[in-house]
Formats: sequence, structure tokens, C-alpha cells
Amino acid sequence: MEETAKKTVTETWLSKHRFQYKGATRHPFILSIRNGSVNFSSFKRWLGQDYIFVRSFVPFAASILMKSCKESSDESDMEVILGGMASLNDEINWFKQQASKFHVSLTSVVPQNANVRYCKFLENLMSSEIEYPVAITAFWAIEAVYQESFAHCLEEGNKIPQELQATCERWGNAGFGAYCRSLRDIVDRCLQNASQEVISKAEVFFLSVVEHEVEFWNMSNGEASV
Ligand SMILES: Cc1ncc(CNC=O)c(N)n1
Repeated sequence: MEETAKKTVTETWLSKHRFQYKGATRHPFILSIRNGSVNFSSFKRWLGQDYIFVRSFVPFAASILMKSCKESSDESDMEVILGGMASLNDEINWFKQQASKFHVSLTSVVPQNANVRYCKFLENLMSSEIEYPVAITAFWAIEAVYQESFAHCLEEGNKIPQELQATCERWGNAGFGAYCRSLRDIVDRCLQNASQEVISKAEVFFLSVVEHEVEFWNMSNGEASV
């Protein structure tokens, strides 16, 4: 009998929740960047909001690093996460530079509700009661949605406005793809040995990330939503 490889946990989720996942990685805002029809005021709105989000994402990344040192069975997790934090350092500077290029004043951006909710969600995940496998699942999902969205923009046949090329490359480049792949391998390894309770909890958080990402993209429309 042929041996069939057992599906990993993330493979199972990505096929089970493919419609929700596509909603986040093929959002109309992303498709509009890819086909060049993007409204620049939407882009500027996204830029200002994402800068606020990324600033909240840094302490979240730090909490993942701490959990990995205390709870991970594999020493190399720390290096993967540290690499992610190093690119966040570049990213903060990149946002400042882009904001000046697009005349967005980062100091006067008011966080919209969807952003406040997403940052609150990150804060809850920083609690010491959240297990490492659950937290790293959310971390991977957050990074993977951006990677898949912007990598899709860069695929053949795109009409990305030249001014937005650098944005797509920031998260769509091959190095960021490899980093997301490493995070996904960590998640699969952690969940392989986890209890059903932890696996179910991680799945709930995975789906929450996908929902928050859709709401985040929706903000680019500028219609304040509840
Ligand atoms: C809303 C959101 N989700 C994911 C990312 C990507 N991670 C760090 O940059 C991001 N910048 N913003």
C-alpha cells in the first residue's frame, strides 16, 4: 500500500477555511493595487493605519520571542523570530519614509475602530496565559496574510502603479516568503504534539486573524465601520 503523507495542521486549516482565507489575501484593495485601479487616498489611509498597527505588532513580536525562549523545544525558533523583529526595525523606518513621500502625517493619524480592535486582540495574545503554540499561530497567520496578498500583486500580469512597487516588494519578496514558511513549519511542529484543546484554540485564533485582516483592508475604503 502507498503511504500517504499526513496533512499538517496548517494544511488542513488552509483548505477547510479557504474561502475566509481568500477573503483576506484577495481583498478588493489588494486586487486594486495589482490591477492599478487603486485609489491613492485609500492607499494613504492604509499606510497611516498600518504604521499604528506595526508599532503594536513590535511588542507582540517581543512577547512571542519570550515565549519561544521559555516554551519552545527547538532553539532555532528564536532565530526565526529574531529575524522577523529585525525586519520590523527596517519596516518602521520604511513607513516613515513612505509617509513623507506620500505626504501622510504619521503623528496625526487617528486609529480607526477596526485597527483599535486588532491592536487590542494582539494585546490579549501577549498574556502569559496564552500558550506558545497558540500565540505563534496568530503571529504566523498575521505575517502570512500580508505575504500572500502582496506576493499575489507581484505575480505575472500585474499593473502595479510604480509608486506602490516598493510596498508590494516589502512583503511579497522571496525572503519574506521563506520567513513565513519557517514560521509555518514552527506552527506545524508545535501543533503536531499539542493537545486537542490547544489545537482548537489555535484554530479559533487563526480564524480571528483572518477576520481582523479583512476588516483592516476594509478601512482603506474610508467608510467608518462599527
Ligand atoms: C494589518 C497588518 N497585518 C500584517 C502585517 C504584516 N506584518 C508586519 O508588518 C502588517 N504590516 N499589517
